[in-house]
Amino acid sequence: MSEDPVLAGYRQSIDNIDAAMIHILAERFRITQAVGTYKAQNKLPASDPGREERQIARLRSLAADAKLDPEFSEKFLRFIIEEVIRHHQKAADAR
Ligand SMILES: C=C(O[C@@H]1C=C(C(=O)O)C=C[C@H]1O)C(=O)O
Repeated sequence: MSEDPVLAGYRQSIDNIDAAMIHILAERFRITQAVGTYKAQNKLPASDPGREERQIARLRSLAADAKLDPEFSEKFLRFIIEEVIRHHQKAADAR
């Protein structure tokens, strides 16, 4: 059975957006990797809660302006930051 062309058009767009998100995330992790190496070399703490809270406040405000759920946006950012801190901790432990 051939796919519904309207649904297929929407899905094409979703596929493009998903690909862009993967590239953006890859770029973010590429730079946070460099931050983790720098912190490990300079014996800086893996996490910076003050910086995180400022980022979350900024993201929540951007989300509200963009009509995206701020709660969801905060959860999403915290999920990513948690993974970054795990990487930073690993880089510090490897020294
Ligand atoms: C990237 C950093 O390290 C950690 C990860 C953060 C992030 O992923 O945005 C923010 C703060 C830190 O807890 C940093 O200190 O800037």
